Amino acid sequence: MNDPKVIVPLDFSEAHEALAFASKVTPQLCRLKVGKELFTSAGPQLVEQLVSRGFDIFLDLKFHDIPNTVAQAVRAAAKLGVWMVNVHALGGRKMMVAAREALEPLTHRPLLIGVTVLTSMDGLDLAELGLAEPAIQVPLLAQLTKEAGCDGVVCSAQEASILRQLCGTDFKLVTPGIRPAGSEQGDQSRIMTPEAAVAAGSDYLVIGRPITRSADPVATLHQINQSIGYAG
Ligand SMILES: O=c1ccn([C@@H]2O[C@H](COP(=O)(O)O)[C@@H](O)[C@H]2O)c(=O)[nH]1
Repeated sequence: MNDPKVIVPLDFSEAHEALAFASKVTPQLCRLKVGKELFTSAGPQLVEQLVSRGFDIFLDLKFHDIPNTVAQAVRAAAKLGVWMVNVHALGGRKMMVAAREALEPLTHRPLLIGVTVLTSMDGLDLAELGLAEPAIQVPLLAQLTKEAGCDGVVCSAQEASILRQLCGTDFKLVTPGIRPAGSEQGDQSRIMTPEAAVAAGSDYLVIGRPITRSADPVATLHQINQSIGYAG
C-alpha cells in the first residue's frame, strides 16, 4: 500500500500556485498541507478541490480557542474531507476533549493532532513565556494530548524517539522542521534531516521550502522519498 510519509505544505499566497504544484505531484508521492496563508487567501473551496484530486490534506490551522469554538471548527474541517486537522495542545485538556468528541459521530473522521511546541522555538523562546525547555515541555503536552484522546502530535523530530517510548506505536508523530543536509535552516530551530527523523520514529515529515523553493521541486521530492526508503 502506498503510504507517503512526506507532507508538502502549500505555503503559497494564491490558489493557482497551489494547484500548479499539486498538478506536478501525485497522492502516491506526497500528502499536502494547507496552512494559514493559503487558507486565508483561497478558502475552503481550494481544500475541497485538492481533496477531489485524491490528495490526503492536512488542514494546518492550529485551532486554539474555547472548547465550543474549537469543536465547531474541527467539525467544519472534517466536512471538507480533510485527512488531518490540528489544534494547539496549549488550549488544554477540555479544548482537546471537546474537539475529539465533536469528531466522534462523523462518518469521515480526520486524524486529530495536537501541536506541542512550534519547531521554530528554542528553550529561550519558551523561557520568555514561562515554559520549560522543549525536552520537558513537548513530552508534557504530548502526554496531555494522548490523554485527551487525540491521534498524535506535531513535534520536532528531535523529540520523536522519547515520544515514541512515552506514547506508544500508534500515536502519530508529525514533524516539521525537516531539513535535508545542506538546505537552509530559515526560521526553524529544532531541525533534523529526513533520514534521521524517520530513524527517530517520525510518522510524517512536513517539508516545505527545501522542496517548494528548489529548482526542481519534483526531483527534490523524489530524492527525499528515496533517502527514506519510500519508492512512491
Ligand atoms: O511546529 C510547527 C508547526 C507547523 N509548521 C509548519 O510546517 C511547515 C514547515 O515549512 P518549512 O518551509 O519546511 O519550514 C510550515 O507550513 C509551517 O507553518 C512548522 O514549521 N512548525
